[in-house]
Amino acid sequence: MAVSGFEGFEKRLELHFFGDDPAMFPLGLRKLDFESLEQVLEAVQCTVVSAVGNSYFDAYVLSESSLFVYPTKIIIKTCGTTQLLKSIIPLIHYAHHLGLTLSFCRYTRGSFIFPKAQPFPHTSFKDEVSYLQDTIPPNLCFRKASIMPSKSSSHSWHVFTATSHVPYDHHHDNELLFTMEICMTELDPILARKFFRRAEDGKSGDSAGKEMTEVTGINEINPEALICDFAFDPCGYSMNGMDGDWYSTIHVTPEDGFSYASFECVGSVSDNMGHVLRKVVQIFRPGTMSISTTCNGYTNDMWTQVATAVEPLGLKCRSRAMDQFPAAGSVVFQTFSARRKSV
Ligand SMILES: C[S@+](CC[C@H](N)C(=O)[O-])C[C@H]1O[C@@H](n2cnc3c(N)ncnc32)[C@H](O)[C@@H]1O
Repeated sequence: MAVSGFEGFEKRLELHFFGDDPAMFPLGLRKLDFESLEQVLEAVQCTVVSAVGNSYFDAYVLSESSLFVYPTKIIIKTCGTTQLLKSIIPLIHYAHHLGLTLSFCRYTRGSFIFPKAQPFPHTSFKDEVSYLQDTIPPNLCFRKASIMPSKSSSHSWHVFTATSHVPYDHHHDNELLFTMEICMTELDPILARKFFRRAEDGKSGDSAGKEMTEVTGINEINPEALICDFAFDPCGYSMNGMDGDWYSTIHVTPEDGFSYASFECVGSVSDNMGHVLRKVVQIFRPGTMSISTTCNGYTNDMWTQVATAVEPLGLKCRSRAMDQFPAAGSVVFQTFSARRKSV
């Protein structure tokens, strides 16, 4: 297995649970002790490097990306050659001991830069879906797997969802929320240099991370957010942001030849997502960018809002696709590349 660089593209898993009596479990999954979390992460093959919490959730920076733990929801995002799906069995097991049962599962990822370096079950989307089908309990019976295409075969969006409850029309929810997952490659090399540390800088990963957050303008994306950041040695950066019960997260692999950065956040459809998108583009100036928005309802102007924000910054929309997933809602997948490039 020849590995030529670090795989920045993350795998992302979101699991929701329910308890018979939610009032009895106000902390729910947040009561999981650190040893149990470490065992889950050992199965995935990554470790915790930093952690913060607020009254809504706990956010962990991992050696390979991030983990968010809410009372009845867990989100794990890991890159490199981690085996993310191996976390499902131990998580179901530990949640069961807290009186919680799995009710929803969503797995997403982009297209790996080094697919041949991935271990089972991440060897192909077919293998991942078979593993998910065999691993998640039968009560999650509404299932769907799909690869959302783009014009370029090297950029597609892989989605699997499974839910135990009958899908319903989310328009009845009070607020339309979206999750935005952005994957960027071919970062501007001058901007990417800001994610390298100086040799023997004498700083800790936390203090070097804080400096990168400020120097790059990442702290201006959401000035309200509490940021937990970490700089790897000699390069690489991860951060988690907390703003009430909304998270955001950024991970950067700045090495030339396989540079990659991701940005993910939750937001309300009624908020202006333009500021966030413009800041993200300005921080990384990517050659190619994919933006996937998952919304608990249908918003027909989602892709126009996204394109209107990023196109004036020199990116051109090359493709867009939309699909519906049980209980996850509608997913819009758009790809952009710098106007100077032809794709
Ligand atoms: C963990 S970070 C960010 C992860 C994120 N998914 C990404 O790749 O964009 C990955 C970057 O940190 C660097 N790095 C340095 N030490 C590392 C370590 N011990 N574990 C993981 N990555 C490390 C990698 O070379 C890479 O540039």
